[in-house]
This record gives sequence, structure tokens and C-alpha cells, in this order.
Amino acid sequence: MNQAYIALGSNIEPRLEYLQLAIQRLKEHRSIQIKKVSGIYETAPVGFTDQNDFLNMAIRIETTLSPLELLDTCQEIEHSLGRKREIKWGPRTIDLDILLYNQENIETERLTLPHPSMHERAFVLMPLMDINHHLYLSHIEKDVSTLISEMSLKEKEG
Ligand SMILES: Nc1nc2nc(S)n(CCO)c2c(=O)[nH]1
Repeated sequence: MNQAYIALGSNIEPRLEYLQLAIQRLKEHRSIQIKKVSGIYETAPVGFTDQNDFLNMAIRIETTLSPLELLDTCQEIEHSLGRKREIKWGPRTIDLDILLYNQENIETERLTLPHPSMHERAFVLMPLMDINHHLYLSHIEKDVSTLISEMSLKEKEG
């Protein structure tokens, strides 16, 4: 049995519903079992900042799918929930990013694992710490207090 971590995000309303639908579709897949679900975080957009805030979360699954089969499944769910890839970094109804697949390093045209940006994204690391804190203390270049202060700054900005 393989273990994988997936990051989810949405910044087009109804954001929460898109997250719930994506998780439901993963849960319904006969080769995927959802083992842990993080909390849901409202986060300011990073990268392309001229867009709505996101709702982000992460899940841990067990699966018999290969990494590329899991990617196909995630992209099918994104497509079924109306994901348009007009602007690369633009708004999206739902985003499903595979972060880790076992402890494998994978470098293909379609998929790089571990996800190359996960170590610099508070919107990924904070949900992951909900799920499996010991897994991420070793990955965080910024210390946890920096990440938390970044998140609380967002809270204060309101
Ligand atoms: N806070 C936040 N900013 C983001 N920028 C991009 S692109 N994305 C899409 C994920 O790559 C996000 C996101 O999910 N959350």
C-alpha cells in the first residue's frame, strides 16, 4: 500500500464546497483511502497576488494507484469541478497537488516529487503540520514561528 500527501486549494466561490466535493470524489475512488484530513486555512494568494484569498488544506491517503495514475485521478477531479487552466497562476475552482508519494523522488515531464515548492509555501506546510507535524519540522527552512507569524499577520490584516 502506498502513502501520499495531497494539497488542496480553491479561490473561486463556493470555495468550501469545491474542497468538500474534491475530497468526496477522492473518497469514492476504489483505489484511494483517505487517512487524515487537515484543518482548512484561509490564506492570502502567493505568486500571482491579484486574485481572491484561497482556502487551503491537505490530506494523507493510502492508494494502490501509481504516482501518474494518482495524478490522472487528481486532474480528472479538477476537470470535473470546472478547473480552467486559462492563467497558469490564476484563480481556480479547485487545485489538487500531489506533494509526496511514499519517500520517492520522481522527476518526469508531468510530475516532480516531492513537490518542488512545498517547502516554501506556508499554505501547504501549515495544513501538513496538522496532519503529521514530525514529518515537516525537518523540511521547514523558515522556522515554525516565522510561518505562524506570517499566518497570524494575515489574520490581523483581516
Ligand atoms: N495562498 C495560496 N496562494 C497560491 N498561489 C497559487 S498559484 N496557488 C495555487 C497552488 O499552487 C495558491 C494557493 O493554493 N494558496
